[in-house]
Amino acid sequence: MIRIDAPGSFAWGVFHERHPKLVQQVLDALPYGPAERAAVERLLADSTTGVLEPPAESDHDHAQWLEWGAGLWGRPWSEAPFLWAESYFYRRLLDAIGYFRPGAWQGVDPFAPFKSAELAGAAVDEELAALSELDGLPTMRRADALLSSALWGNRADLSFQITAEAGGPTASDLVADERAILWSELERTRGGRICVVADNAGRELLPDLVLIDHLLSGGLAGRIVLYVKPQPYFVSDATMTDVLASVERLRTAPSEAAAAVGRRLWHAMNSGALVVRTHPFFCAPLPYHDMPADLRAEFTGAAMAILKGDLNYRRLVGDQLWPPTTSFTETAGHFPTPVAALRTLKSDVVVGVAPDTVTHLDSTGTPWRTSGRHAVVQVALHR
Ligand SMILES: O=P(O)(O)OC[C@H]1O[C@](O)(CO)[C@@H](O)[C@@H]1O
Repeated sequence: MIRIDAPGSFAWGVFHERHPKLVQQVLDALPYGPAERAAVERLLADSTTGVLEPPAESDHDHAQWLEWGAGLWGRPWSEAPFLWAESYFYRRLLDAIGYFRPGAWQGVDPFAPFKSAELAGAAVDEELAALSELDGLPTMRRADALLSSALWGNRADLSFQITAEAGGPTASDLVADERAILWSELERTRGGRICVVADNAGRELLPDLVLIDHLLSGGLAGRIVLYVKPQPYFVSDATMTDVLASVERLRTAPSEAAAAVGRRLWHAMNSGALVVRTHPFFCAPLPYHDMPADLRAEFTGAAMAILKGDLNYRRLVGDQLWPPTTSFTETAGHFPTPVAALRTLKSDVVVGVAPDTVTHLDSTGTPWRTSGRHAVVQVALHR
């Protein structure tokens, strides 16, 4: 299990280098008062040098967190597993800015200013305009371009423009490429239910929604269930508010191709072909292996679950320093449905990479597991 207590490690850097900057950005983005500001500063200090304390007894999720953190309360943050500690950090951050408390700040997403700025940016207009170029491509080529957009949207600096031209960033950036398996399985189960577990809002969620539209319009999916976070999480993770903002961004885009996608998604939600759902487990500090029975039952019977992003990947295969050649099918085999991961590599965890690819990546001397430059499309089928 990866922990945060090894100075110089990626996980240590998240708490000691990334979080201080993040906290400053959060405090600069909205005019919080002295109480909120002090609570945020306290959290930053606690999470690097303090001990773990559970949420207040009066908090709605006190009992839940007592259970999730059994054995950790009273111990230093540094001893907590990385995945657990990051999740709890975001829970405490919401607490600090008054997200849960009755009052003026209740329900105000501290990350909304970042998400809105990204969605409003001119870069998004350009990306959406590039969508129309994809309309002229042969079906399979278009499908691959949309899949690549959703994949590289997780890197959030590349999207339709690149995929329209070249079919995605260079092939060597994709360190495991099971796109063909994914498409053939979706073809085999044509018309089934596909679950998409979203990651980030903005420039990742937009291409996710375009891919969803493609799956529905082409009949590969009869129904799509899009899972989002129940509350703000890991800065840019998508919530229902973000889904609505993205659908609206598409619907009102100057590009007719994008606006048509927006209108179709709206109607798909009207008809129930596209359902957005959430569950407290999506903000839980646990791997999918430990998902509760009701969520497991929801996934069961789906033709495919598509999990987006780095955090979902860590939760799927387990937040461990696996040898990268470990089988993806085996580590993800516990998931109740066939599962596909579309993920750019932003943390140490990776499996399912061919030995010669690992040798090559290691020989580059670059932090290939964490730089966000590389990606995987991996599929575990239950056969
Ligand atoms: O948005 P994504 O792709 O899930 O990435 C989240 C990742 O960012 C980090 O919080 C910090 O880089 C990782 O620990 C985490 O896995």
